[in-house]
Amino acid sequence: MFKIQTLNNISPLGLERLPRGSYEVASEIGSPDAVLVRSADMHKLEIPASVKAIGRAGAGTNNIPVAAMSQRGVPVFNAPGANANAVKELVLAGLLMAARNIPQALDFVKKLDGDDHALHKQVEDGKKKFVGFELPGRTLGVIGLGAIGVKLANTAVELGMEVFGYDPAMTVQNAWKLDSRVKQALSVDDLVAKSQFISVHVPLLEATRGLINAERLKLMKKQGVILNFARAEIVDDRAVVEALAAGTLHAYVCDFPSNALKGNPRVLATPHLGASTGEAEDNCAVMVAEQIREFLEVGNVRNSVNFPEAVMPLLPGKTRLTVVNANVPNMVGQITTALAKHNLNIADLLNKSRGDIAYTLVDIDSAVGEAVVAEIAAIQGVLKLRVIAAR
Ligand SMILES: NC(=O)c1ccc[n+]([C@@H]2O[C@H](COP(=O)([O-])OP(=O)(O)OC[C@H]3O[C@@H](n4cnc5c(N)ncnc54)[C@H](O)[C@@H]3O)[C@@H](O)[C@H]2O)c1
Ligand SMILES: O=C(O)[C@H](O)COP(=O)(O)O
Repeated sequence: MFKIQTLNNISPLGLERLPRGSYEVASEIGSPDAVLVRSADMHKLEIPASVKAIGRAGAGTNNIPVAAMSQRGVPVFNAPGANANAVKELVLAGLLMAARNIPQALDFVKKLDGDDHALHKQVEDGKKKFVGFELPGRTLGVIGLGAIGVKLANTAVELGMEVFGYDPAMTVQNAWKLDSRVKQALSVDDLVAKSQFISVHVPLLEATRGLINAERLKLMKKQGVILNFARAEIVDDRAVVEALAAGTLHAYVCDFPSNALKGNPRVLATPHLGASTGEAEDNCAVMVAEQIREFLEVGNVRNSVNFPEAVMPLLPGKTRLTVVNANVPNMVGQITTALAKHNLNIADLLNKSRGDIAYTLVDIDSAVGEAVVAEIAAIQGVLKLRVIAAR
């Protein structure tokens, strides 16, 4: 029986992928094998030694101590692209709200008073305060052309916008999906200088913290709009508030309210709603639950943010060893030598690496005794070892 601890509400559709006969799932559970999480901050949590994997039912993993988990030989999985459409739609809503002054207009309507005749008069007199602008011909700069950025850039092109994109590490798959009408910016500064709307879709990393700051805001076209549905720390709130006060920025649309932004009439903030649709919650939970299940039951790794992709079919009757080790020379040699010493025949072997981590799957024709397991576990550089019994 595998034990799964949930740190946030995870869609039942995803939890159903962990069959009750072999999985116990609860928010409070002793010695969990894996943790399922959304945005709960795990940095200050004590993560039990029993944890073999962490599944993020979403995209961003900045709430998870990924580097520390790598050192412990624990993969962190996420659900790439599973909530991208939900975020794209909310960004488009933000773009339109800013262009047409919709929140201010709705607020005006709420305050209307009098009989219908008086209301109509106030409407016709007042509407001139909310004159907006249309999107065709306007420029949008998308920083980060990943799952969300590509979808947004393509839709904006369809809406008639001139779209610039910047991403120094775009994947080939995303490059294939990007509309050829999206123009390449040469740098963040180049993109900022060209764009009236700027939308950030990068992960929170040291390199992206404060990506939109006072200096960059000065490069922007006058009356621009910043959209931030990535992470609060990527945009400097205080610099934004100053640019709004100076009238150089028209609006800041974001998913991350803060005290600095609160009450500012030019800030449109939603409460971290980017991925909050039934569809996205289901997609993320299903994807990550399936990945965790496959890792726990077979040792395969799909969509990990710190482990290499490692997928090898496990044939009936074979015992599988999964070994996480430092990515240094002679690890596979030492593992196979130990197996040979115990007269164990290797049926199949896969060794993959990513950065400092290497991951080896070894399928053996027979059962594996405790002595050889202890011998492999004692090899310097082995971080984690599991035996998956033959079925
Ligand atoms: N508001 C929400 O609810 C919500 C929902 C989903 C994702 N997010 C956030 O959005 C981020 C992006 O999500 P995604 O699914 O598109 O991720 P993704 O991994 O598919 O795409 C991120 C892209 O950013 C690029 N990138 C990294 N550093 C960069 C830099 N310095 N400059 C330019 N590009 C850079 C990467 O190469 C990658 O292509 C997530 O990491 C998460 O923080 C927020
Ligand atoms: O990175 C993400 O996927 C989003 O920020 C969504 O977070 P949530 O799962 O807490 O809604």
